[in-house]
Amino acid sequence: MTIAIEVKSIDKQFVLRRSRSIKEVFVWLIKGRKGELSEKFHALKGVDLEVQQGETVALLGFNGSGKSTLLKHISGVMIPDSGTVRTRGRVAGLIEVGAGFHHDLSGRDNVYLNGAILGMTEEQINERFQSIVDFAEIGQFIDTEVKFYSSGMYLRLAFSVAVHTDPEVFLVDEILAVGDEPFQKKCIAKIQELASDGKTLVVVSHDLDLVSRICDRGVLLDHGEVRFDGPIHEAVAKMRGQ
Ligand SMILES: Nc1ncnc2c1ncn2[C@@H]1O[C@H](COP(=O)(O)OP(=O)(O)OP(=O)(O)O)[C@@H](O)[C@H]1O
Repeated sequence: MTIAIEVKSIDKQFVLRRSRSIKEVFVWLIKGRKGELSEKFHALKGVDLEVQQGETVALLGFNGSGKSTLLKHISGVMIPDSGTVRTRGRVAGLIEVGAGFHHDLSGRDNVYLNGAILGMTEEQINERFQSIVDFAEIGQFIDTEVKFYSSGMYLRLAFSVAVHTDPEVFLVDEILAVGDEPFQKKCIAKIQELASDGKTLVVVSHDLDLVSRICDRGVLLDHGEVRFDGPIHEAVAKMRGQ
C-alpha cells in the first residue's frame, strides 16, 4: 500500500484579534510584557492522519471542530505551527468557492489561471477546455467576468477545472452545498467515479447520508483532536450520538 497523505502530530493556533484599549496595552507594557496581549485559539492539537492511496475518507465533526483547517493543511494552503504534512501525487482541492479565481478575469481566463495553479500545462488546458466548459454547463457565460457569476456558477467552473486536472488526491470541502440538485448529483457521480478509479478522496461534510455513500472511512474531530478514526458507519453513528 502506498501512503497518499501523511499528517504527523500537527498543531495549529490562530491569533484571535481583539482590539485592546490603550490602557490595557499600557498596563501590559509596564508589567514587562508579561502574558499574551492577543488571545490564541488552538484549532488543531497533535493531529495524526495517514491515508492510503485509493482510500475515501470523510472528516466529520461539529462546527468549529477543525475539519476545514485540517483539509487546508492537507492541500498546502496552511502551514502547521509544528508537525508535518506530506502528500503524494497531484492534489486538487475544492476548499473555498472561488479560491484561485480572479474576479476581474473572464471564466475562460480563469480556467487557464486555475488550471495552471493546479499544475496543468497550457496544452493540456487547450485539450480539455471544451470538456471543462461542457461539464460546468456555463455556456455563453464563459466569456463573462467571474465577478458577475452566482456562487453556484463559481462552484461549477471550479469543480470542473479541478476534476479535469486528473488529480491523484482530491479534497472537497462543504462547498458542494451551493450547487443546485442536478449539479450536486453530477458532482457526486464524478466524485464516485474518481473513487472507483482508485483516487484518494478526503471530503468534509455535514451531510452524513452523502458521506456514508461515498466514503469508507470516517475521521471524527472534536475541538481540534481526532476522537475516532474507523469505518464510516461507525463514525456516522458516533456523530448521530448512537
Ligand atoms: N484564519 C483563522 N483565524 C482565526 N480562527 C480561525 C481561522 N480559521 C479557523 N479558525 C477557527 O478555528 C476553528 C476551526 O475552524 P474550522 O473552519 O476548521 O472548523 P470546521 O470543523 O470546518 O467547522 P464548520 O463545520 O463550521 O465548517 C474555529 O473555531 C474557527 O473560528
